Amino acid sequence: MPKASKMKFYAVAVGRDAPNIYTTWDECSAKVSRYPKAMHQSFKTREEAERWLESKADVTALYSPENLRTIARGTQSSPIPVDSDDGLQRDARALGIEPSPPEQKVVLSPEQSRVFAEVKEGGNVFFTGSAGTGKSVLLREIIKFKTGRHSPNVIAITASTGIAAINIGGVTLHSWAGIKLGEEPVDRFVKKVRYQKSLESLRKRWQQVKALIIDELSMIDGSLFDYLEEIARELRGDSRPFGGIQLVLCGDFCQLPPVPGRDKKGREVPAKFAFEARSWDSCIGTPMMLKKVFRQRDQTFANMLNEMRYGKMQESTIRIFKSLERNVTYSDGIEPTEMYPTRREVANANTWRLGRLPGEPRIYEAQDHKGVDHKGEQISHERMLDILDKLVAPKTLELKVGAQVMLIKNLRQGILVNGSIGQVVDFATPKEAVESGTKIAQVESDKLHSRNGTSNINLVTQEILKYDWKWPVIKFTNGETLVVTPVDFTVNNGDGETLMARRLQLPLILAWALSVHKSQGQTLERVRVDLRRTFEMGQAYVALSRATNMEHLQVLNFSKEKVMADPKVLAWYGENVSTPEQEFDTDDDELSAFDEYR
Ligand SMILES: Nc1ncnc2c1ncn2[C@@H]1O[C@H](COP(=O)(O)OP(=O)(O)OP(=O)(O)O)[C@@H](O)[C@H]1O
Repeated sequence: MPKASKMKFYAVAVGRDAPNIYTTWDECSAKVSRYPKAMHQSFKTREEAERWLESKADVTALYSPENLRTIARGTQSSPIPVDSDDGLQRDARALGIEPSPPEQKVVLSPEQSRVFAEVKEGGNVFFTGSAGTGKSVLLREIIKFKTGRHSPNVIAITASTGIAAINIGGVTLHSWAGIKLGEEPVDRFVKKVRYQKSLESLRKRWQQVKALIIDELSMIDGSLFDYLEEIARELRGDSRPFGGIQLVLCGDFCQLPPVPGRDKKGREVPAKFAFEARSWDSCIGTPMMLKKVFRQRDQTFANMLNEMRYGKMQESTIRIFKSLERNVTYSDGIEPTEMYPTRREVANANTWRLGRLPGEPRIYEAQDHKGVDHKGEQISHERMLDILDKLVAPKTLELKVGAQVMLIKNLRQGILVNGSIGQVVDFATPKEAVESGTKIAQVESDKLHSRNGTSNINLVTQEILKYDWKWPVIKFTNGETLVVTPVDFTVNNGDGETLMARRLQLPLILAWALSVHKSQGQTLERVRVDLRRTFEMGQAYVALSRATNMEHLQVLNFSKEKVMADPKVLAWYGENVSTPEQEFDTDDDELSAFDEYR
């Protein structure tokens, strides 16, 4: 019998016969090995193990048939289980579900590889480039590399906004840094984190972190950058810039700017860009520029967008943009997505379009689950709703046959990605899908979210196959037709390890209209933009640069003034990076790397 002091308690939250506690690793391992998305942890005492299991109770119940049924409830009849496991496996094959379909491999271009090498060397890096130059693709590769080599708690994966953070499996910079609104003076914040027992994990986070990754840097305020830089030096007792943390920053200052602050009287305080921070020069050397545009293969269009980005448009460019006012029609009935500056306009436009379609809507109600906060305490219901409200996946999704939708997850099959547009053509049970030869959409595993490299796909699909619930059948613009079933969307705590909240919902949103904010980082095949609406600085560029080609882009009310870039940004790029002309100096190697990928 092992000595009490050495005894360990293995809690299994997700696994065979879970939840349960075991006292040997062999027993635990038998329950979790090869179990999809198994979740387990060892503890010194049984009490700790039990507490941990309690904290996980909500999130582990996520895949229960009851949850899936509630999502599908809408206007559906009660579920009818299919007969046997054999039938299940046969159906899975017919629906195109492979146990682990291959993930797409990315071949980095030479300039992306140069940035990657610099990060690998341990240097502080800010890489930038116009829309569609593969910044997000590169950042994902960097994250895979970093988290593969170091334990996740020493790599901070963050972004300026919730949506951007979720795209890279991270958290917002504010949340990671534990600074709430960031209004407390540095010395007071540092003192608190140093001496308050309840903030021990935050202190460790700051002290142990080796690399800080920030995506969509353009929306980070320069004062916030300085604030965090000082905190890092103080809390780590290291006088080097940012307390010696390796910085990996990414973004395009010509896209969305930081949100202006408010002073005590509620007056707007103009925001500073990150490059205007006092500490910027000491932290970041020469920015690394990605020049090869992947999103637009048509060089003329890529050049026009770049002129727009720099606010230096030739007459011929303006003429061509104005000529895009014409109507574009598509034979498959799927319309271009119209970009709006505000969420309210988007909601109005989508609701109006859905209302005009005949037939009863089917309602898919998300199943939300509370996780724990950074202290390990369960969060409140209100907090959960507040957090999940920032997700792209809606709480309630109303669909009808004919509704235009956008996929908001990448598919493992690699044929369709986050941003792919389609139309609801039917609602079908898995059985009906098998009979009609329609495959089920399999989303990419949430490796970035779960960090433990396991796949979450089988649990959901296995449950779904057992019951005759109806799910939407979507015909996408590339001609592919798939049944789309629920997947989970997770929000992690600042430590990047514990789950704060999670939502089970279909990876779809209505997509006749989309906000510029939500479209940031996305590639869209058919786009319509009416510039008469109030587009703030950077928004028009973000909106237009989502399009892959001019044939599928309609621009209404184009005028030079509407698309002007911020003069401070232009001056900074002029001094620090390169001229627009130099940006198109791509070499053949880069093109062949791209072709190889295709
Ligand atoms: N090395 C590569 N090979 C092939 N395609 C690539 C590569 N890098 C990026 N792409 C493709 O280019 C498109 C744009 O990439 P990505 O979204 O990463 O650009 P971005 O610079 O982050 O754009 P934005 O600033 O608009 O968010 C995507 O369709 C992506 O798959």
